[in-house]
Parts: sequence; C-alpha cells; structure tokens
Amino acid sequence: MRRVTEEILHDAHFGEQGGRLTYGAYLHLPELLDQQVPESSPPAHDELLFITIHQVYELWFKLLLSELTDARDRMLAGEAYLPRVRLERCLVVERVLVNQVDVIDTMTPQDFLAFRNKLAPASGFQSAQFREIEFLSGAKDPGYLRRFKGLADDDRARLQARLDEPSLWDGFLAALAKADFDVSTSDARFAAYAAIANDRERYGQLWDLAEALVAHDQAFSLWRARHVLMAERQIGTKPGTGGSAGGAYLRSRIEMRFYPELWELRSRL
Ligand code: HEM
Ligand SMILES: N[C@@H](CC(=O)c1ccccc1NC=O)C(=O)O
Repeated sequence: MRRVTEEILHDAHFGEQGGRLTYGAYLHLPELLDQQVPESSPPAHDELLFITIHQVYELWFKLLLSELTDARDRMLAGEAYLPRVRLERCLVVERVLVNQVDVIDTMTPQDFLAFRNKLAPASGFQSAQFREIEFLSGAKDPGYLRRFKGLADDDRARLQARLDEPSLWDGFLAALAKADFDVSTSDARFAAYAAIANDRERYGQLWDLAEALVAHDQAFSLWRARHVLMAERQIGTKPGTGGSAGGAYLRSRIEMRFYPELWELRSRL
C-alpha cells in the first residue's frame, strides 16, 4: 500500500491542467528573496533583520493602499458596505504593523549601531508609500513633498496624485451626501454625525463606516506611538539619520489625527 503522503502528492489533479506554474514562480521568490542587500561589510548580524522588517512593512503598505483606494472609490460612489469591509481588513493588517515592532525590539542598540552609520541620510521619512497612506487617508501636507530628499520621479508623481485626488474623508462625506445629509459646513456635518449616532437602527451602515474610519485613524496613532518607543529604545535622544531631531520630532506627530471631526463628535455626544 502506498503511503498517504504519496497518494496526496500523486493523486491530486486539482488545477494541474497543462500548467507549469510552481509556488516559487507564482510568487516570484527568486526575485523577492534576492532583494536583501546589507550595506555593512562584513554584514552586521542584525542588518538582515532590519532590511527584512522594512520590506515586510512596505509590502503591507502596498496592500493597504490598494484596499484604502478601493474603499475611497466606493464611498465616492455612495457605497457604505464594502468600504467598511475593506477598512476592517486594513485594521487587521495595521494591528500586524503595530505588533511586529516586537521583532525590531529583539535588536539591541549596540547591534543597531554596528550598521547605523551606513544608513544616513536614509530614513523612514523617505517611505513614499507611508506618506501616500497619510495623504489618501486625509492628512494632506504638501510640505512633505517639498522636503522630500532623493525622491524618485515616479514616487513624486504618485504622491502628487494622492494630494490632488479625493481622500478617504472626501469619500466619507460623499457617502453622507448620497444619504441626503448636508455636509457643506462644519455645523451641518456635526448635525449629520449626531443624527447618525442617535439613530443607528436607521443609519447603522454609515455609523459602522464612521467607526471603521476612527479605528483606522487610531491604528495609525498607535503605530506612531509604538514607533517612537522603538526609535528611542534604539537611539535615545540622538538626532535621526534623516536629519530630524529624532524622538522629539516623532513625538510631535503622535497627536496627528486623520479625522478630527469624528474625534470631536465624542465630546459633543
Ligand atoms: C531601529 C528602528 C528604527 C529607528 C531607530 C527609527 C527612527 C526614526 C527616526 C529618528 C525618524 C525621523 C526621521 C529621521 O530624522 O531619521 C523616523 C521616521 C520614520 N520611520 Fe523609523 N525608525 C525605526 C524603524 C522603523 C521601521 C521598522 C519603520 C517601518 C516602515 C519605520 C518607518 C518610519 C517612517 C514612516 C518615518 C516617518 C515618520 C513621519 O514623518 O511621521 N521606522 N524613524
Ligand atoms: N532613522 C533611523 C534609521 C532608520 O530607522 C532607518 C534608516 C534607513 C531606512 C529606514 C529606517 N527606518 C526608519 O526610520 C535612525 O535615526 O537611526
């Protein structure tokens, strides 16, 4: 009698029709796994960890941009259900982004210092996708584009496009307008939020959508707070490789909110 594993391997016909696809080819693993190139020579032991974690962040940022863009487009079209579904997936990914800081925390500051001097003037400040997420979410600060050193032309064009196009917040207001709320003034908008908050039986989908936006906003605040601790744990009060004051600059960003009106609503309920 053949062993069970052999049966599984040889008798499975699912999806085999004429295909030559393999796991590695589908996922472009040779290319993907060839992209971790340490700057230090001989390589400092922890530099592979440092490169890997940033690449993983950027892959998740790419997914977030795809999900958030779809949520924005659907809200602009007046939808509420699928935008919330998209935002909830983003929230789960964002929790992963916050929690994987634990992996960087396994690095000691001495081991970071073994390759840190090779990194300047690069820093996370130059993450175009991170800034794209901020712009798309609603925090459009053109100053970041002006201050960006060494930004590739295609990244600059993508960031400019994110500044020019509607944000998630514009999408949310479009969804409210589609439900016949006046969103033209601050007073009118707060009246709309209160109406939605106070009649969830009628406006449940819009309420859930607003809450999903608050959760997305909160997740990014948590990431910023966690990032400050990650940075200070490594470099204390030293200035950053990107030329900022370091922890003090990062700390100043913690209070930033994508949707201040949805936070202000809490005080008015
Ligand atoms: C050893 C770990 C880390 C340290 C010490 C650190 C430190 C810093 C510092 C000091 C800055 C301010 C810019 C500068 O002057 O350099 C910064 C910005 C930034 N870092 Fe990190 N970082 C670390 C890990 C990470 C990781 C894993 C990510 C994930 C992508 C990341 C993403 C960012 C982003 C997006 C910014 C810009 C933040 C903003 O402008 O609001 N950092 N980091
Ligand atoms: N800014 C960090 C260095 C750093 O973390 C970094 C360097 C190059 C590319 C990405 C980085 N990550 C976040 O800033 C520092 O000052 O030590």
